[in-house]
Amino acid sequence: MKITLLVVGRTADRLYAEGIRDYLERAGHYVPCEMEVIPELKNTKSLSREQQKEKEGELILKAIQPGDCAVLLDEHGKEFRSVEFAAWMEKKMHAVNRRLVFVVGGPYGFSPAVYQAAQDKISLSKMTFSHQMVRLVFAEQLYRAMNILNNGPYHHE
Ligand SMILES: C[S@@+](CC[C@H](N)C(=O)[O-])C[C@H]1O[C@@H](n2cnc3c(N)ncnc32)[C@H](O)[C@@H]1O
Repeated sequence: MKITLLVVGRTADRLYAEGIRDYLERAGHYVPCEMEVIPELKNTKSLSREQQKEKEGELILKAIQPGDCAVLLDEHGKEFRSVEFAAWMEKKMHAVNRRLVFVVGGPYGFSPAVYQAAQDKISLSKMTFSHQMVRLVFAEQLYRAMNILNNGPYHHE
């Protein structure tokens, strides 16, 4: 199984980008990890928020392949403590053969079609993060989960 973090638009902040790369590389010692970037839409000023979500949604759905398990990162999703997320990951790693795809929405979130296509929704907090920052928070939690499952020293209860 492979883990994909699917995001809309490149990571604009160099410090975030470095952090994301670092945590995905560290998590990659335990399970193959990659970040897939859907190119940012052009001329978004001429689109309503709903239209932008629709268009981004079409690109997200195109990037999800048959056999993938798509999990949305969404502030209204299931909440976990880090050890619970690690246990959830362990189950997924046994159940999913192809890619476990964690999807971050665009600046205005997901279209209804993306919600319909997803298997699950996970929240990282009740608070809302920017679509840029959530990538870094998730990458750290993914590494933490992998470290917990492998009895590493990173996490302390
Ligand atoms: C700025 S938020 C979108 C906010 C809001 N849903 C909206 O309708 O405008 C952009 C994306 O970041 C991710 N995100 C933000 N906060 C999150 C959280 N607490 N947990 C998980 N994902 C989050 C989600 O993928 C969301 O679609």
